[in-house]
Amino acid sequence: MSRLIVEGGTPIQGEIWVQGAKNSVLPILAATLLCEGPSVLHNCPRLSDVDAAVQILEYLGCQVKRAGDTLTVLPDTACRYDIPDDLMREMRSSIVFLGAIIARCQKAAISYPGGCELGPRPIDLHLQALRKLGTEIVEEHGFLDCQSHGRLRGAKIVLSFPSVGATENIMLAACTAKGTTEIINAAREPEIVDLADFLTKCGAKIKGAGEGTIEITGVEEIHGAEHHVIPDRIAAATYLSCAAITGGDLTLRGCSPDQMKSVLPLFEEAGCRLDYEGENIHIWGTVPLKPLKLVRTMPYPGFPTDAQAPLMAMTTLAKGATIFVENIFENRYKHAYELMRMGADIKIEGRVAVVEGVDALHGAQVCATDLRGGAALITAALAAQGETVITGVHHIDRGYETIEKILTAVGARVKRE
Ligand SMILES: CC(=O)N[C@H]1[C@@H](OP(=O)(O)OP(=O)(O)OC[C@H]2O[C@@H](n3ccc(=O)[nH]c3=O)[C@H](O)[C@@H]2O)O[C@H](CO)[C@@H](O)[C@@H]1O
Ligand SMILES: C=C(OP(=O)(O)O)C(=O)O
Repeated sequence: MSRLIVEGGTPIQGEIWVQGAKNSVLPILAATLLCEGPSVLHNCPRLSDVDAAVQILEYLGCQVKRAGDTLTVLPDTACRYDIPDDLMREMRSSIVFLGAIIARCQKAAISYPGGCELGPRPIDLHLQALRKLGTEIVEEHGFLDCQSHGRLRGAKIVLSFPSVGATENIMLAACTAKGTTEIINAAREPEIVDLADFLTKCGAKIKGAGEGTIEITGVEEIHGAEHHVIPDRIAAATYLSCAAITGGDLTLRGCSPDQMKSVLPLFEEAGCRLDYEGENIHIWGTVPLKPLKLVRTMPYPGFPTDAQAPLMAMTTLAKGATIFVENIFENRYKHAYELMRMGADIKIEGRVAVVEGVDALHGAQVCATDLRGGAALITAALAAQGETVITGVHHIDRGYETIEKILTAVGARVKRE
């Protein structure tokens, strides 16, 4: 089991190329399963979640080749329709293979997905939608036995919550269904738009991605395509938090400021100076930071829950109190208890956390209990006095490409043991 050793107190200085978005590449890899012919995906980050998606594709009979950040997927015509339990448990996104497998094989046999433990993460919206599209699903002892008896049929699906994963699963299932599917109250995240862009290049007919209603007109088959995955807005927000808390001077290259409109103003509110030029963001941190009035996580275009933890770490050293309200997941403050070991002053009451800035954090032994919580510990450790030892690094490796190398290249003192 590896651990990260962080020696705090050095401002982040230099430039970072932002990796491709984990939450885009995973559903796009699932989409390649639907394609007749190869797909070539650029800007694929090296992450354990991407490795898990590749393993699922290979298990299902596809050939996958990596060259640098490019993955080429060649689907197999034979139709394996199950995913072993250990691969399903590797990550949450394994569930988006369900829509693609049913569309391709007209049946599927899988178990429940894994992923970060952030409170209950049911898949009821996914299953209700797939049933509406004509799938019979028997749920027994954590396993799902699915049959569609022929091509799926388009339907009108009203989501009670704009679930990202459910929207993706419906899009994947509906592309080759008979007739038209309408998703009402669809998720509007940039990753949904990226998936729609890829599928459209493959010949799918999708209107409205990025809006509350998505319309998909089923086609008989789709072909492969070449696609460049969008930049990871959460990794970008994390590196901005690292620069802000250390009073650094950082340029992020290859990012999409347009997709970060709910996040970037918070760094300005904290007293940082930001400059944008095309796909670059430059941040100058000024310590001590100012507190933020209120950070409320919401579905896109609201503030993303995935950026809550790194921004919370940033506010632990602000001059005053910041209030966080976590509206997406019931239990997404585990990192706060680890930050407290480093001297942070945080009070939690249900969905609300109040962070009272302290003058200094100190190094400690802490454990990453989930992906973004781990990123928060690194953020705090970079500004803490002394050495922080972070365990649970496998969570961080799910979503951040060689984080210790990236941070070392901009002056941080981080090593992996
Ligand atoms: C791989 C991926 O893209 N993960 C992202 C995706 O997760 P994921 O797709 O799992 O998130 P959802 O948008 O589905 O979940 C949001 C909320 O809806 C609830 N819900 C969801 C589905 C369902 O069938 N029933 C139900 O009740 C969840 O428990 C949660 O409270 O969006 C989340 C919200 O932006 C992000 O934090 C995750 O990083
Ligand atoms: C929660 C996350 O991922 P997942 O949905 O895969 O657990 C995340 O990316 O922060």
